Amino acid sequence: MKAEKFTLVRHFDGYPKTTDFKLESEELPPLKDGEVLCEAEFLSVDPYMRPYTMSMTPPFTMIGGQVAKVVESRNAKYPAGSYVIGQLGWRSRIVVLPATPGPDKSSAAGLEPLPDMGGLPHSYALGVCGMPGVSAYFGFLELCQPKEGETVVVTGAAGAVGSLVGQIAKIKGCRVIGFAGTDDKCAWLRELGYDVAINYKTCPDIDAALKEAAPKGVDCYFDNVGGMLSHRIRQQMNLFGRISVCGSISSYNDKTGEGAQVPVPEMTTVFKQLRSEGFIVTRWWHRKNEAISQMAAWVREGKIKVQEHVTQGFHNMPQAFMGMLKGDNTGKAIVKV
Ligand SMILES: NC(=O)C1=CN([C@@H]2O[C@H](COP(=O)(O)OP(=O)(O)OC[C@H]3O[C@@H](n4cnc5c(N)ncnc54)[C@H](OP(=O)(O)O)[C@@H]3O)[C@@H](O)[C@H]2O)C=CC1
Ligand SMILES: CCCCCCC/C=C/C=O
Repeated sequence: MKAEKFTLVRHFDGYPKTTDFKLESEELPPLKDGEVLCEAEFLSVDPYMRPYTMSMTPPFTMIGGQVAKVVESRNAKYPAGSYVIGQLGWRSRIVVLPATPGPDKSSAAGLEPLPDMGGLPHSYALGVCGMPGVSAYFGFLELCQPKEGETVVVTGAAGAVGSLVGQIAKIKGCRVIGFAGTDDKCAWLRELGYDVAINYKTCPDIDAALKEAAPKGVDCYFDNVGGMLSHRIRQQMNLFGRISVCGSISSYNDKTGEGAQVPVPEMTTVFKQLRSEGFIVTRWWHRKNEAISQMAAWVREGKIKVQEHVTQGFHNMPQAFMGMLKGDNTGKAIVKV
């Protein structure tokens, strides 16, 4: 049986380019006892792939999660026809022994059956009921500890994680302000219930716009982007404000590695007595089902709306990834095989 995979042939230098990737074909071995043959149905493209791959040595199969169908099985727990989720890399097919390391680093995490999402689409296991949903749920609720009536700011607000954080904040009774990169994304945020949505690329005076949107100051900030925008938001935080640092996508493709020249945050943090904490979602992985079942319930109840940006075709993985980093996606960026 033949499979295709994308190899990262060199480290990214600035924005990823198509020439950084090589599409390769491989012959899969016959199944041994306990093994399963998985065929990708949906693959995820995520910002973390950009910084994470810098600590790996090319060439290697590109890392990433996917929802796959078990098409052949010698493992009773994963029968043929069932669906699984796992970090299987940018591969169309793979033979794995579930719950053990795969053939290389891109397939290191064990397979799991698709979580029970109560009939929601399979692809949601890569978004609202997957890694981004778990990040939004715990990253916001645990680190920001939002209270009813408080003001919450979210950057990267129309993306996979940000669009969920803002909706969770509304469920918790907060005033929510989102920053996103296009007017269409801002219009969608208002549909989701965001009180104010600001296009950070075209807004002539972000300080004034935020002051107007948050007249009582900002209590919680969910930071997806870092850099100058985050500096501006920190200036308007209230005493004892809480910042959940989820990511800093504004610096991921920065060629110099020095990032934007942002004023030091310490004095603001000291005088406003802010609590700023970074996280990696895997810290809550043992509790992921708690987040997944709550997110699924909110989706089914219509309290959380979901949008997916679907790129068709396995061969378009690099384009989907590069497009996501440039802001093509509203909601979760995925690839349908
Ligand atoms: N700590 C953790 O465990 C996790 C962290 N993350 C982080 O969360 C953030 C969001 O991830 P995710 O929701 O999956 O991705 P998104 O779906 O939000 O996609 C990325 C978005 O980033 C925005 N963006 C790109 N460049 C810039 C820039 N220079 N400044 C501001 N925004 C930019 C674009 O939207 P726009 O048009 O608005 O610019 C783009 O659509 C990332 O920083 C990611 O690394 C994600 C999951 C887990
Ligand atoms: C089970 C998948 C683990 C992926 C962890 C991603 C963490 C992201 C960090 C920054 O983007």
